[in-house]
Amino acid sequence: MTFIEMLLQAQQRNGSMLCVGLDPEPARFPGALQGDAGRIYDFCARIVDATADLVIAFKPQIAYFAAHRAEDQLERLMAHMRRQAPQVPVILDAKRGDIGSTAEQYAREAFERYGADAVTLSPFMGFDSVQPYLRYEGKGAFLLCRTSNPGGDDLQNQRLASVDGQPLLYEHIARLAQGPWNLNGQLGLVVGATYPAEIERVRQVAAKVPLLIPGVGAQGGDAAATVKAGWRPDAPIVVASSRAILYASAGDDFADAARSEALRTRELLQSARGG
Ligand SMILES: O=c1ccn([C@@H]2O[C@H](COP(=O)(O)O)[C@@H](O)[C@H]2O)c(=O)[nH]1
Repeated sequence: MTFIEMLLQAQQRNGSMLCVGLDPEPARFPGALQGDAGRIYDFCARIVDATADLVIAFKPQIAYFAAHRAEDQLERLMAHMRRQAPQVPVILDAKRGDIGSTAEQYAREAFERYGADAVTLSPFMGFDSVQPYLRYEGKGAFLLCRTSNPGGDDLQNQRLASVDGQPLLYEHIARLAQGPWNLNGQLGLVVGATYPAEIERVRQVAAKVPLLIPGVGAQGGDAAATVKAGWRPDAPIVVASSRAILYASAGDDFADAARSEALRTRELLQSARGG
């Protein structure tokens, strides 16, 4: 099954566009886990178990593991998700981008070492930096397009005088992902929930590709506006929230609190699409 088929199936099965982001920060862990980088796997596995029936995808962010020399725990977590929630696709948030030969190694890391179903990529270095990921049949890749952070303006909102119609850079990336770069049909785009007008613009240019939309929750993005701008029946949106769910409680009830917050967010998103 391809990544997009997995997304559509999980969306249907769990009635959800919500993606739980796995950004473990030991300093914010509750109770007995507090400050213990050796318990990253335990913390994340509890969150996965508490929310697996509520989500369209999980999104571990690799930096939160690598910073604590916890890649082995990420490997265990990937295996845990595969075992406990095989129907839920996993997007490895790595934002890689490098020359082709190095990109081949990053693709191998994401898809072979970690067994991810999709990965996030920076398109800044051009098509040959993306191509090695497309050789993995059925695997997905989300290109950074209009990111959720304020600094995204610095480059992404610049006009490209050399391209037909002089699009903004992010509009051009959306066109490439919808068209000429989408060799395996599994490309998607990252667009921040903090910029719903740009999500709408991206949808005008790239109606068919899946969108990964971080920025609801801790970054204050508008969940309802996001869904209105991005949701299409045939092109899934994956709305990611990390800290608001992971740290919904600082107590031993953290997994229950994460589930309640995930339920609340899922309902908010579902009701914005009208069903
Ligand atoms: O434009 C982007 C691209 C990626 N991210 C990542 O998503 C999560 C957001 O975490 P929250 O706690 O829900 O704010 C984090 O892993 C970022 O690296 C993003 O925020 N914006």
